[in-house]
This record gives sequence, structure tokens and C-alpha cells, in this order.
Amino acid sequence: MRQAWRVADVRAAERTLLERLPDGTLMQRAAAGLARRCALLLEDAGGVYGARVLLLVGSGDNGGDTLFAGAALARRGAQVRALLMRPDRVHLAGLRALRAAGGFTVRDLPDHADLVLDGIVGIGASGGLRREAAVVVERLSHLRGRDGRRAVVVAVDVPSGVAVDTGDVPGDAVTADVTVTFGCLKPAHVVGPAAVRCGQVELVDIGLGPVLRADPAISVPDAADVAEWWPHAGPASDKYTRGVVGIATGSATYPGAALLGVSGALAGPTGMIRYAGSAHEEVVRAHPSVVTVPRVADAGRVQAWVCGSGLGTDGEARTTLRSVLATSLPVVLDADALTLLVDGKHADDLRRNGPLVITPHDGEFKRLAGEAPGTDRVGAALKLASWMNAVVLLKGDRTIVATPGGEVWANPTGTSALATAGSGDVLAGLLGSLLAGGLAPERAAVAAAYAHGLAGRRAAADGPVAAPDIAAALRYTVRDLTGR
Ligand SMILES: NC(=O)C1=CN([C@@H]2O[C@H](COP(=O)(O)OP(=O)(O)OC[C@H]3O[C@@H](n4cnc5c(N)ncnc54)[C@H](OP(=O)(O)O)[C@@H]3O)[C@@H](O)[C@H]2O)[C@@H](O)CC1
Ligand SMILES: Nc1ncnc2c1ncn2[C@@H]1O[C@H](COP(=O)(O)OP(=O)(O)O)[C@@H](O)[C@H]1O
Repeated sequence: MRQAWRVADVRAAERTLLERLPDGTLMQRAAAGLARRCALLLEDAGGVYGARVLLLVGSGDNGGDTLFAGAALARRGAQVRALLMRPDRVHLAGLRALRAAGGFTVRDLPDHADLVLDGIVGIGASGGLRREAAVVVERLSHLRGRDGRRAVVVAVDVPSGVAVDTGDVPGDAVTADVTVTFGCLKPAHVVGPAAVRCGQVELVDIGLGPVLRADPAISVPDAADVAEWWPHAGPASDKYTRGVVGIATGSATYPGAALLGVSGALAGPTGMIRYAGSAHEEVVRAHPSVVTVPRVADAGRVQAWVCGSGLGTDGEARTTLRSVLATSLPVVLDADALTLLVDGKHADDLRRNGPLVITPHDGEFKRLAGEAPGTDRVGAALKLASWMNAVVLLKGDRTIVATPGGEVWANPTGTSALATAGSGDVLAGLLGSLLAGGLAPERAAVAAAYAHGLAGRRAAADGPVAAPDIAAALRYTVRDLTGR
């Protein structure tokens, strides 16, 4: 698991360290790690000696890190040039170090560079990138290096132009191949469009960890977390003790939603699936192991319900929604079930003891919350989670899971291959199975999103992806993830 901290918390930890360390120590640690990573990139691209390195240097400490790293590369024989955004306000010690190592400043972007270090602005950024910086950033993609290859762009701490605490990209911003960050990850590395701008993110340890007192803003699961959480059958298990998931999705009009939900659940850990709804004949025909009934009221015992997609919004759909909410079981609400909540007719049904997970995409989020998630997706998801007292899985490129208690997870496995009709139905089915298998709601949501993303990637490797391909790939994804 990786974790990201907000700027204010990073600053607080930095202050604690600064009191204990001689002046400049942190910057030297940061610059040394940055230079090491840049040297490796240059070695891969033909060597450090003689390589052309361009430093984009802002007026703060981010520029200072960049100048010291540039000096280290110059000492190894690289031709290092620095373009200063504000020559009147530059980190003087950094500039002296660069000059002493043989580097020099330039007034405009050169024609050629093998490597660009973006040190325009780091965690001290406020607002969108300023015009003079934006003009330089716009021209970066034209820079060519050895053999006419595109220059490799390394962002120092964060790509300049991103909003560090929200992951928003309000305007022009650097698109990096690699981002070398210091001390800890920040939200922009893991959520929102900023995360995409970071490229590969590498963390340099500068000793901040032990003094980071605040809770992390966002956690990012890895395969080991998901494998550890995934429920497993044991020698004493039977189909009931493994959990039974109830699927109340789809309808005679939209049987596909039911089939996809069931196929997602089939890849989960439960021993049995009960389907309740008007697509029951289609479901049992396609999946003979599923026990089907026409209505939730007729279903036997389950340990969690999935309700919503393809259900429609008529009276029958309302009855289905009421029936699942009347239980004290964990419930996943998706798609039409979320639409049914908007007019407030289910306010009483929502006052229940059982855990609730809602899985909106942006449109559903807007209907529920009254406004789109906007530029601060984490903040928006947290607000809705608290308001609805539900775990919110906000779908997107970096799907976010937020809890009413203030925990946030960002899924790292998403792929645009998942942006296909019915993909969310597969996700909801898998999530329901994990809940019925006994996982806590936030873990079930995080694990489902993680495996769903990997399955999308796996399916995409074989060609264009439709939702049934994601469901089919889930089986192998789960095997690889959990080793079973
Ligand atoms: N935290 C840590 O533990 C460590 C932090 N370290 C490093 O320090 C960095 C933070 O340095 P920082 O505080 O000096 O701020 P920084 O990011 O350089 O930006 C401030 C300057 O940018 C400017 N500027 C602002 N907004 C702008 C915009 N939109 N567009 C354009 N320009 C803009 C603004 O200019 P001004 O408004 O003053 O004209 C101001 O002068 C951090 O990211 C990391 O690299 C490491 O050395 C060691 C450990
Ligand atoms: N551009 C994207 N990149 C990565 N994942 C995406 C993207 N667009 C959508 N997704 C994912 O695809 C799924 C789509 O779900 P949803 O919108 O509910 O589809 P449907 O209602 O058709 O089943 C979600 O898991 C979402 O996170």
C-alpha cells in the first residue's frame, strides 16, 4: 500500500525536520536522489557524458532542487543549461553550484535536449501555471534529443501546473515521463488528471516519514493488499459459509445487466449466487449454477445484495430497492437504484443499520449530490459518503473509494478499456460477492475496483473490450492476484 499526504501536512513534517538538521540538508537529499534517477535515465538513452540537459527553474525551492541536481549531472559531464523563469528570483546557492560545475543559463528554450527537468513549481504552486511558464511548457514536446528522439521529461516533485492537493489540472501543465518526488507522495500523484501527467512516480527518501504525523489523505492499494483481503475457501467451507450474494439487477427489458452482474459475481469468492428479478429465465439459462426467483421477497438467505443496474425506475423497481434496503445486510446500489434515490422517496429506507456501498459514475453522482464531482473528486466523494453514510465508489480513470469516516482510497489499475457499456455491472457483481464473502465494505470496494481494472487490462491485451470480456478475464485476474 502506498499513501499520499496533503501539502499542509508535508510542510508541517518538513518544518519539524528542518529544526533538527543543518541548513540545506533536505534540499541536498532531494537533489541527490533526483540526480541519481536522471543519471539512470540518461544511461539508458546513451550515457550521461555529453548528454544535453535542460533545467526549467522556477523561483522557489523546487527550482533549487533542480539546480543542485543539474550541478551533479554537470559534474558527470552532461551539458547542463538552465532556463530561469524569474532570473531576479532564483535559488542563489543552487545557481552558484550549477555554474561551479560548468553549467550555464540560457534565455530561451534551446532546440535540443535529451532530458528536461521541470523545476518550475512544486508544492508551493498556487493557481494555474503562469503565462511565462505556460509558454515554455507548451513548447516542450517539440524538443528533440540524440537520434531525434523526444526529450525525456522529469518532473521535480510534481509536474508544474497541477493542483497538488486535488489532482486537478486547471490549465497548461507539464506532462512528465517520470516524476521524482520527495519524502512522500502527494494527492496529485495518485488521483485526477494530474496523476496521468506524472508518468512513473518515484519516491526519494529524505527522512520525512518518521515525522509525518497527520493521517494520509489517500491510500493506494497494491496487489499484496488485495490478495491479503480476498476471502478464501478452506477445508471446512461449504457453499453457504463462503457467502451467498443476491443480485437484484436487470429486468425483462434489460436482461444484459443481470447477466453481467452475475458474471462479475461468479468471479468473486462466494459459494453461491441468488438472482431475484424479471430476467430470471435468461440468467439461469446462461448461468445454470445461479438460483433464480422473480422477486427479492422470494429469494432465500443471502449475505449481501447488489441492486440497480438495468432495473428501470418503475414501481416494480422501487419495490425491489425497498426490499433490499429493508434488510440489515450489506447492500451495493448502482445505476437505476441511484436514480431512484434522487427524489427522496427512499429517505426512510436509507435509515438502516446495514452497510451501504454506492457506485456512481459522474452523471449519477451529479444526480445524487446536486452537483458534479468537480475539480476535487476526493473532497466530493468524501462529502457524499458522509452525507449518505455510505461507502462511495466514485468511478473514473482513478476510481475513488471514500468512507463516511473520512478514509480515501484511489485505485491504480484503471484503464480506459473499462469505459464500455456494462462494465460497471460486472464491477458491482464482483463487489457484492466480496461483501457477501465477508469483506468490510471499503475493502470490498477497493478490491473489486482493483481486480476490475486488471481484468480490463488483461481483456484489452486480446483486442477491443466489451463487458463480457472483462467478466471472462476476471477469473484469471483473480487467480493471478490471489494465487488460487
Ligand atoms: N517539502 C519538503 O519536505 C521538501 C521540499 N523540497 C522542494 O521544495 C519545493 C517547494 O518549494 P517552495 O515552497 O519554495 O515552493 P515552489 O514549489 O518552488 O514554488 C514557489 C515558487 O513558484 C512560484 N509560483 C507559485 N505558483 C506558481 C504558478 N502557478 N505558476 C508559476 N509559478 C508559480 C512562486 O513565485 P512568486 O509567486 O513568488 O513569484 C514561488 O516563488 C518542493 O516542491 C520540493 O521540490 C525539497 O527541497 C526538500 C524537501
Ligand atoms: N476513461 C476511463 N478510464 C478508466 N476507467 C474508466 C474510464 N471510464 C470509465 N471507466 C470505468 O469503467 C466502468 C464503467 O462503469 P459504468 O459507467 O457504471 O458503466 P455501465 O453503467 O455501462 O456498466 C467503471 O468501473 C469506471 O471506473
